[in-house]
Amino acid sequence: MLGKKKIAFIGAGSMAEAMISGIVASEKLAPKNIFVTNRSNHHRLLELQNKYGVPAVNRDHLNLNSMDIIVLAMKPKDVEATLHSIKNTLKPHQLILSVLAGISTTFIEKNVPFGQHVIRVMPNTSSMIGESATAISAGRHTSKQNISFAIELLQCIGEVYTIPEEKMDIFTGIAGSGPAYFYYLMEQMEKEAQKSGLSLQIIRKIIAQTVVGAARMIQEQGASPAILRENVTSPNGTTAAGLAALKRHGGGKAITEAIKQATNRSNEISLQLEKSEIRTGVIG
Ligand SMILES: NC(=O)C1=CN([C@@H]2O[C@H](COP(=O)(O)OP(=O)(O)OC[C@H]3O[C@@H](n4cnc5c(N)ncnc54)[C@H](OP(=O)(O)O)[C@@H]3O)[C@@H](O)[C@H]2O)C=CC1
Ligand SMILES: O=C(O)[C@@H]1CCC=N1
Repeated sequence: MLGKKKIAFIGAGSMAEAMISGIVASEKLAPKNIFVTNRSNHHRLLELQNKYGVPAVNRDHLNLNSMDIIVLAMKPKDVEATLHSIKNTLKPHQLILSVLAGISTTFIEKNVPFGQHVIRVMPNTSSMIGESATAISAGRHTSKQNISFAIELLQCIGEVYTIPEEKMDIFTGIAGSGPAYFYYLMEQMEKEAQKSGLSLQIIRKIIAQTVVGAARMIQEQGASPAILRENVTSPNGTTAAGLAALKRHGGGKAITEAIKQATNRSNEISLQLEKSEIRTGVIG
């Protein structure tokens, strides 16, 4: 179904690169049909072109008319200006995929011609290796065919979950931002382990394998994390000592707070944008 479809990424940052990398590696779409542009960083465009073989096009020279899918991959603060600059060139059949945290389909629909097909997407940077946990929520006018098309495309970068849009903030809090929590945890584990004199190279491999193994136990055994944790914890053993320290130092609370704050921030981004729209008269 993807066949000869053409995609343009507007925005060439870490998220665009992760998605491009995953899509190119999947071989479901030829690199020549994946276009990427940004605001001004030409060096970055050349870097992506050299690395993935995708045409990197200066913003003014990108022919949006010939695209089937347009992926919005800029920061939320830049979305309004971007939509303003493309809305007059959009064709009714074109599908807009937005990966922007906190930006609703309603907001996008209000800033493009009536009836435009829009899907809100929340991937994560593991898209780079085809291991993203990605959520999608379709806008009001999006056809079933375009939803299937988006799912097929996003399956190139990992697992895809269709969720109600009001759950996008929590999804962002656990899965969009999620990799960063694990990287932070791994950073702390590395720092402590280095004190032992083991080489960073071997420590990094050990920690990554430990995380992969734990995640795969959940995926493949279907067990709950609580049961799996209990299985590791021998009475009066090393894990019990470690977990007690984690609890004493607020480990659980720290994790729930991180998720709450990330989720709130996603919600706050949309509220801030709507307030600025009210000021500029786009809404209300
Ligand atoms: N990073 C992540 O893990 C995730 C990010 N996201 C979402 O992805 C989006 C991008 O994030 P990220 O890649 O980290 O951000 P970056 O800052 O790395 O990249 C932003 C890109 O947007 C470009 N840009 C800004 N304004 C315009 C414009 N008017 N026209 C064309 N290009 C423009 C920038 O170009 P230039 O450099 O030339 O200014 C840059 O290439 C965000 O909205 C974020 O919420 C979603 C899930 C995960
Ligand atoms: O930090 C951010 O806002 C983006 C969205 C999810 C992950 N990164």
